[in-house]
Amino acid sequence: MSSLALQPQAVSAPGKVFAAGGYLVLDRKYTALVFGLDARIHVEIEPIRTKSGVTLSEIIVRSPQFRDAAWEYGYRLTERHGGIAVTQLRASHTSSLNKNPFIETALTYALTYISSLQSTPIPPSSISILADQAYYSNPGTPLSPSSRFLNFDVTLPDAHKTGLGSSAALVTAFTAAVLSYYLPRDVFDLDSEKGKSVLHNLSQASHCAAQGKVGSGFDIASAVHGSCLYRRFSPSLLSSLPAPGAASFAAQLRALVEGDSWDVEIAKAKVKMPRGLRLVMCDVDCGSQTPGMVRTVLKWREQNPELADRIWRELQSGNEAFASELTRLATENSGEAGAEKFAKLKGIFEANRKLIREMSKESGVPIEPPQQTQLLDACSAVNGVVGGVVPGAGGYDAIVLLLEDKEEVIEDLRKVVEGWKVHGESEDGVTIGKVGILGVREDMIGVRREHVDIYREWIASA
Ligand SMILES: Nc1ncnc2c1ncn2[C@@H]1O[C@H](COP(=O)(O)OP(=O)(O)OP(=O)(O)O)[C@@H](O)[C@H]1O
Ligand SMILES: C[C@@](O)(CCOP(=O)(O)O)CC(=O)O
Repeated sequence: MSSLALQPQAVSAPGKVFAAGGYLVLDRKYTALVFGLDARIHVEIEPIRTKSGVTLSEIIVRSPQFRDAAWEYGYRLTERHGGIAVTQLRASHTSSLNKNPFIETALTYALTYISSLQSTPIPPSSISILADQAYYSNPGTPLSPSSRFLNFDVTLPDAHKTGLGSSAALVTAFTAAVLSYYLPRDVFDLDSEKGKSVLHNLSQASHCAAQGKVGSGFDIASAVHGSCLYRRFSPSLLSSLPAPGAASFAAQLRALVEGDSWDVEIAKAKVKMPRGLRLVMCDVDCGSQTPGMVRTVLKWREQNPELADRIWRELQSGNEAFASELTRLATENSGEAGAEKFAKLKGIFEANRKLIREMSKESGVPIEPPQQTQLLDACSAVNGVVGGVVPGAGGYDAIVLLLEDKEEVIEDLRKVVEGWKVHGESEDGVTIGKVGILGVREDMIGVRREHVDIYREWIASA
């Protein structure tokens, strides 16, 4: 591989909102409905710039919108087909290591996969990460009036995430950029179905490894494919993979990534947004979050199989009804207009929320806690709002709404959410604070190539 032949590449991947099927999707019997969002994470990769006479054999990764966000890695081929070992380098003897497990793991997996395909040495490179504002609620400032990306001027641990799946969008865009840069197009083509499948499998493997757990993987699926109906892969698929550096990691990773053992189902055609509707997400400031919600719900389900199975079954059919009503509205010309047109959808939202509240009450987990019920009811009563739910695992920190895509509807909604106060004392003592509308909406497109020029000001100033 000659570094002369390597051309800068850039890729972006979307964030997500998990609109239906939280908890259910952990079991392959059930599915989830996930929307990709127009908030994207971009990754640009180019040959490393060296001061004349100095040859660096490192891969440098920077996230220039944040303070102290640069990671330098050395890398080498290991023995016994253990793949590429990546070692973070210290900027100086005295500086402490500022780890980013998502970047380090994605780099290890991507370079290992590349090394399993070609035996030539991997040249150094420089990688930049740029994220849209909506991923963080910190206010940012533009570098120039035309800047798309903002300077957040905080460290990453101090950034306040809005829960749009930043790590999944990052791992997906990062993996895609690294593969596109080092592999010729006839070996890895992001625009082909085969390329997307390799990217999905490799990103799932490294994201799970970086998180230290195997979730359902809906966030990587939507980062690659955009909005979709999702059935998870069997978690056992990942359990026989050796650790990076262990004998035969490279060969087994390649076999896993390219193999046909993936039983994931991703149906893009089953999720549509009817013309005239859009999603709106609200971020809820909240003093307390409940850790271990997933573990508690699953334990309760195990101990109460009959009741849980009934709720799971009913919610699954409610979620299927939601997807098919969206598709019907998007594809049929029903002749109905206004509120009447969306009456069925409104009913589906109400029925599904009732089941989610039952799941909450029975398991003792605040999936749709009373504070969120009040907020969702108030938002759903706004003229033009079809309905809403707590996304993903639920809790106090966000809601997602489906509404008519009209400025006056958003304005009326803004009046309700701004200055929102929960009425009465809450039993659980959790007070929700400010509610804000996030600047995002659904987007059907998954991972895509980008023009490298859009990052110039950020890369030059890094
Ligand atoms: N712009 C960025 N640059 C570099 N690393 C980032 C960036 N954004 C996120 N990360 C990495 O991803 C981690 C956050 O991932 P995490 O899975 O905790 O949250 P999330 O994916 O945004 O949220 P959720 O899963 O709740 O939707 C950060 O700690 C950091 O390691
Ligand atoms: C509860 C669960 O089904 C959804 C979690 O979604 P989120 O992280 O809250 O967006 C877990 C999973 O699917 O991995």
